[in-house]
Amino acid sequence: MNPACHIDHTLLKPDATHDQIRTLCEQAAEYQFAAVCIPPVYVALAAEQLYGSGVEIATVVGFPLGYCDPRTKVFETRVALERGATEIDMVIPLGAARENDFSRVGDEVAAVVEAAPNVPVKVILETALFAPQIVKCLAETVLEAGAAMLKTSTGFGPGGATLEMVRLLAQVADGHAGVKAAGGIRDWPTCSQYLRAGATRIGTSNALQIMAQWQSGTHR
Ligand SMILES: O=C[C@H](O)COP(=O)(O)O
Repeated sequence: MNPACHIDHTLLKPDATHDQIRTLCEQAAEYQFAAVCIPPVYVALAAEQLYGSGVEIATVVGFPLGYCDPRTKVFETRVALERGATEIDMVIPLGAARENDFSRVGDEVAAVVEAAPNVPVKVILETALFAPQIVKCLAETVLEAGAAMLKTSTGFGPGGATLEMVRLLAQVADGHAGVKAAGGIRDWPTCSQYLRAGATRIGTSNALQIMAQWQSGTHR
Protein backbone atom coordinates (compact mmCIF):
# COMPACT_ATOMS: atom_id res chain seq x y z
CA MET A 1 0.00 0.00 0.00
CA ASN A 2 1.45 3.34 -1.06
CA PRO A 3 1.35 5.54 2.07
CA ALA A 4 1.26 8.81 0.09
CA CYS A 5 -2.54 8.90 0.17
CA HIS A 6 -2.34 9.19 3.97
CA ILE A 7 0.28 11.93 4.10
CA ASP A 8 -0.22 15.70 4.49
CA HIS A 9 2.92 17.14 2.89
CA THR A 10 3.56 19.95 5.34
CA LEU A 11 5.44 23.23 5.32
CA LEU A 12 4.39 25.51 8.17
CA LYS A 13 7.71 27.13 9.04
CA PRO A 14 7.22 30.83 9.79
CA ASP A 15 9.70 31.81 7.07
CA ALA A 16 8.25 29.60 4.32
CA THR A 17 8.55 31.29 0.92
CA HIS A 18 6.55 31.28 -2.32
CA ASP A 19 9.25 29.21 -4.01
CA GLN A 20 9.24 26.62 -1.25
CA ILE A 21 5.45 26.34 -1.45
CA ARG A 22 5.63 25.94 -5.27
CA THR A 23 8.13 23.12 -4.84
CA LEU A 24 6.02 21.52 -2.11
CA CYS A 25 2.99 21.57 -4.43
CA GLU A 26 4.97 20.03 -7.31
CA GLN A 27 6.09 17.23 -5.02
CA ALA A 28 2.56 16.71 -3.68
CA ALA A 29 1.17 16.33 -7.20
CA GLU A 30 3.99 13.99 -8.21
CA TYR A 31 3.68 11.69 -5.19
CA GLN A 32 -0.11 12.13 -4.92
CA PHE A 33 -0.03 13.04 -1.26
CA ALA A 34 -3.41 13.43 0.42
CA ALA A 35 -2.88 17.15 0.97
CA VAL A 36 -0.45 19.98 1.30
CA CYS A 37 -0.62 21.65 4.71
CA ILE A 38 0.54 25.23 4.34
CA PRO A 39 0.32 28.71 5.91
CA PRO A 40 -2.90 30.64 5.17
CA VAL A 41 -1.10 33.26 3.11
CA TYR A 42 -0.16 30.65 0.47
CA VAL A 43 -3.57 28.99 0.04
CA ALA A 44 -4.46 30.79 -3.20
CA LEU A 45 -1.09 29.93 -4.74
CA ALA A 46 -1.40 26.26 -3.80
CA ALA A 47 -5.04 26.07 -4.89
CA GLU A 48 -4.11 27.41 -8.32
CA GLN A 49 -1.08 25.18 -8.70
CA LEU A 50 -2.84 22.02 -7.51
CA TYR A 51 -6.12 22.59 -9.35
CA GLY A 52 -7.30 19.26 -10.76
CA SER A 53 -4.44 17.31 -9.14
CA GLY A 54 -6.58 15.55 -6.53
CA VAL A 55 -4.37 16.92 -3.75
CA GLU A 56 -6.29 18.67 -0.96
CA ILE A 57 -5.33 22.17 0.20
CA ALA A 58 -5.13 22.17 3.99
CA THR A 59 -4.35 25.30 5.97
CA VAL A 60 -4.21 26.21 9.62
CA VAL A 61 -6.43 28.30 11.89
CA GLY A 62 -5.46 29.66 15.31
CA PHE A 63 -2.08 28.16 14.65
CA PRO A 64 0.05 27.23 16.49
CA LEU A 65 -0.97 28.58 19.91
CA GLY A 66 -4.75 28.41 19.70
CA TYR A 67 -5.41 31.44 21.87
CA CYS A 68 -6.69 34.03 19.40
CA ASP A 69 -10.25 35.29 19.73
CA PRO A 70 -12.73 32.64 18.55
CA ARG A 71 -14.08 35.17 16.03
CA THR A 72 -10.58 35.41 14.59
CA LYS A 73 -10.61 31.64 14.03
CA VAL A 74 -13.94 31.92 12.24
CA PHE A 75 -12.65 34.80 10.11
CA GLU A 76 -9.43 32.91 9.28
CA THR A 77 -11.57 29.95 8.25
CA ARG A 78 -13.79 32.03 5.96
CA VAL A 79 -10.83 33.69 4.28
CA ALA A 80 -9.06 30.34 3.82
CA LEU A 81 -12.15 28.90 2.12
CA GLU A 82 -12.48 31.94 -0.13
CA ARG A 83 -8.86 31.45 -1.18
CA GLY A 84 -9.44 27.79 -2.02
CA ALA A 85 -8.68 25.74 1.10
CA THR A 86 -10.35 22.34 1.10
CA GLU A 87 -9.35 21.29 4.63
CA ILE A 88 -8.93 23.28 7.86
CA ASP A 89 -6.52 22.30 10.65
CA MET A 90 -7.54 24.31 13.74
CA VAL A 91 -5.97 24.54 17.18
CA ILE A 92 -8.27 24.33 20.18
CA PRO A 93 -8.10 26.99 22.93
CA LEU A 94 -5.41 25.27 24.97
CA GLY A 95 -5.95 27.43 28.06
CA ALA A 96 -9.61 26.43 28.13
CA ALA A 97 -8.52 22.79 27.85
CA ARG A 98 -6.12 23.31 30.77
CA GLU A 99 -9.04 24.66 32.81
CA ASN A 100 -11.18 21.66 31.83
CA ASP A 101 -13.56 24.14 30.21
CA PHE A 102 -14.72 21.64 27.61
CA SER A 103 -17.77 23.67 26.65
CA ARG A 104 -15.54 26.55 25.48
CA VAL A 105 -13.44 24.09 23.49
CA GLY A 106 -16.57 22.61 21.92
CA ASP A 107 -18.08 26.03 21.16
CA GLU A 108 -14.96 27.16 19.27
CA VAL A 109 -14.82 23.99 17.23
CA ALA A 110 -18.54 24.22 16.47
CA ALA A 111 -18.10 27.83 15.31
CA VAL A 112 -15.31 26.88 12.90
CA VAL A 113 -17.25 23.84 11.68
CA GLU A 114 -20.25 26.07 11.04
CA ALA A 115 -18.04 28.45 9.03
CA ALA A 116 -16.75 25.51 6.97
CA PRO A 117 -19.87 23.48 6.23
CA ASN A 118 -18.50 21.51 3.28
CA VAL A 119 -14.92 21.14 4.36
CA PRO A 120 -13.37 18.74 6.87
CA VAL A 121 -12.19 20.43 10.06
CA LYS A 122 -9.21 18.66 11.60
CA VAL A 123 -8.89 19.62 15.24
CA ILE A 124 -5.47 19.85 16.87
CA LEU A 125 -5.50 18.86 20.55
CA GLU A 126 -1.76 19.38 21.27
CA THR A 127 -1.85 16.08 23.12
CA ALA A 128 1.62 16.42 24.70
CA LEU A 129 0.18 19.08 27.01
CA PHE A 130 -2.45 16.87 28.60
CA ALA A 131 -2.97 13.64 30.51
CA PRO A 132 -4.66 10.81 28.58
CA GLN A 133 -7.94 11.21 30.48
CA ILE A 134 -8.12 14.88 29.49
CA VAL A 135 -7.19 14.08 25.88
CA LYS A 136 -10.04 11.58 25.82
CA CYS A 137 -12.51 14.22 27.07
CA LEU A 138 -11.17 16.76 24.56
CA ALA A 139 -11.47 14.27 21.71
CA GLU A 140 -15.05 13.41 22.67
CA THR A 141 -15.90 17.11 22.95
CA VAL A 142 -14.53 18.09 19.56
CA LEU A 143 -16.13 15.11 17.82
CA GLU A 144 -19.46 16.13 19.24
CA ALA A 145 -18.80 19.66 17.93
CA GLY A 146 -18.35 18.32 14.40
CA ALA A 147 -14.63 17.64 13.99
CA ALA A 148 -13.91 15.46 10.98
CA MET A 149 -10.50 14.44 12.25
CA LEU A 150 -8.65 14.36 15.58
CA LYS A 151 -5.09 15.65 15.20
CA THR A 152 -2.42 15.14 17.83
CA SER A 153 -0.06 18.10 17.54
CA THR A 154 0.97 21.31 15.83
CA GLY A 155 4.65 20.37 15.54
CA PHE A 156 5.40 23.62 17.40
CA GLY A 157 4.36 22.52 20.91
CA PRO A 158 6.14 20.68 23.71
CA GLY A 159 5.96 17.31 21.93
CA GLY A 160 4.59 15.58 18.87
CA ALA A 161 2.57 12.47 18.15
CA THR A 162 3.08 9.38 20.29
CA LEU A 163 1.85 5.83 19.82
CA GLU A 164 -0.15 6.08 23.04
CA MET A 165 -2.00 9.19 21.86
CA VAL A 166 -2.61 7.87 18.35
CA ARG A 167 -4.15 4.72 19.85
CA LEU A 168 -6.26 6.75 22.25
CA LEU A 169 -7.59 9.07 19.51
CA ALA A 170 -8.32 6.10 17.24
CA GLN A 171 -10.24 4.47 20.06
CA VAL A 172 -12.37 7.58 20.62
CA ALA A 173 -12.88 8.18 16.88
CA ASP A 174 -13.91 4.54 16.54
CA GLY A 175 -14.02 4.73 12.75
CA HIS A 176 -16.48 7.65 12.77
CA ALA A 177 -13.80 10.32 12.32
CA GLY A 178 -10.25 10.43 11.06
CA VAL A 179 -7.10 10.55 13.16
CA LYS A 180 -4.11 12.64 12.10
CA ALA A 181 -0.78 11.94 13.74
CA ALA A 182 1.53 14.94 13.40
CA GLY A 183 4.57 16.49 14.96
CA GLY A 184 8.04 14.99 14.89
CA ILE A 185 7.30 12.15 12.45
CA ARG A 186 10.53 11.72 10.53
CA ASP A 187 10.76 8.11 9.34
CA TRP A 188 8.77 5.35 7.68
CA PRO A 189 8.83 2.92 10.65
CA THR A 190 7.16 5.54 12.87
CA CYS A 191 4.70 6.49 10.15
CA SER A 192 3.85 2.83 9.55
CA GLN A 193 3.42 2.18 13.27
CA TYR A 194 0.96 5.07 13.57
CA LEU A 195 -1.03 3.94 10.53
CA ARG A 196 -1.31 0.47 12.01
CA ALA A 197 -2.41 2.02 15.32
CA GLY A 198 -5.36 3.70 13.61
CA ALA A 199 -4.06 6.97 12.17
CA THR A 200 -5.73 7.80 8.88
CA ARG A 201 -3.43 10.77 8.13
CA ILE A 202 0.16 11.59 8.86
CA GLY A 203 1.18 15.25 9.00
CA THR A 204 4.88 15.64 8.42
CA SER A 205 7.56 17.99 7.16
CA ASN A 206 9.57 14.90 6.21
CA ALA A 207 7.31 13.28 3.63
CA LEU A 208 9.95 12.82 0.94
CA GLN A 209 12.34 11.13 3.33
CA ILE A 210 9.53 8.86 4.52
CA MET A 211 8.59 7.96 0.93
CA ALA A 212 12.22 7.19 0.08
CA GLN A 213 12.46 4.88 3.08
CA TRP A 214 9.17 3.20 2.18
CA GLN A 215 10.30 2.75 -1.43
CA SER A 216 13.67 1.30 -0.50
CA GLY A 217 11.95 -1.16 1.83
CA THR A 218 9.25 -2.29 -0.59
CA HIS A 219 11.51 -2.59 -3.64
CA ARG A 220 14.35 -4.42 -1.92
O1 LIG B 1 0.79 20.08 11.26
C1 LIG B 1 1.76 19.38 11.08
C2 LIG B 1 3.03 19.59 11.75
O2 LIG B 1 3.41 20.92 11.70
C3 LIG B 1 4.12 18.76 11.21
O3 LIG B 1 5.11 18.70 12.19
P1 LIG B 1 6.62 18.43 11.81
O4 LIG B 1 7.13 19.70 11.20
O5 LIG B 1 7.27 18.12 13.13
O6 LIG B 1 6.69 17.28 10.86
